[in-house]
Amino acid sequence: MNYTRAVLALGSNLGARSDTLSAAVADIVDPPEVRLLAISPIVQTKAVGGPAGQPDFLNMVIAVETTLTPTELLRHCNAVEQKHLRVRDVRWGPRTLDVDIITYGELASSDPELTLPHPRAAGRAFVLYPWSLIDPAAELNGERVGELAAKAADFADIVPFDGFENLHGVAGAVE
Ligand SMILES: Nc1ncnc2c1ncn2[C@@H]1O[C@H](COP(=O)(O)OP(=O)(O)OP(=O)(O)O)[C@@H](O)[C@H]1O
Ligand SMILES: Nc1nc2c(c(=O)[nH]1)N=C(CO)CN2
Repeated sequence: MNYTRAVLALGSNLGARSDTLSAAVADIVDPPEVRLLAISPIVQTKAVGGPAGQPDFLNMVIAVETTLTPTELLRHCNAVEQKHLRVRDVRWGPRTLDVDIITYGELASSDPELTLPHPRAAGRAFVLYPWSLIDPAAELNGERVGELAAKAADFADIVPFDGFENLHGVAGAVE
């Protein structure tokens, strides 16, 4: 079996964010076709783009190896989003779970259904920074992801997530 290494970015800014991310990682690597290689710490980040006043995100990155094709992997990630009640309405709006494919091996694709590497990853510290923690040697557009992270506008707003989910003030949480 030929396994391809893929990097996936997860984000959540509604509901029990850290529980959702943990459950989503388990769901992503549940089928035998997807094996977990590395898992980043969770970071808390300010929402980039979208409506003003959104709750902060929790973001993380995982590396997997998979026998799924790129399209199959996208469908699988979409199914995991659906399971966690992802609702798509406002572009870049709040969501319980977002799973993006950042890289799939060395594949480059400009297909709008699946653009690889992810077209906005190189400017997003909320993706690049956690990625750099699990793979410091990784490069995007010929540059180390940690260096790209430090140059990204949202880098200064990233804080570690201490694991305690304070649900007060997180939209969708039971008060
Ligand atoms: N690398 C990729 N990973 C995930 N989805 C992708 C990718 N490239 C293209 N897409 C397409 O993007 C569409 C919109 O995705 P989605 O609604 O998750 O966007 P978003 O997460 O709000 O914004 P962004 O794409 O900026 O992260 C999906 O239906 C998918 O087909
Ligand atoms: N901080 C942060 N901002 C975002 C995020 C995200 O995951 N984290 N995802 C987006 C669309 O994918 C748009 N903006």
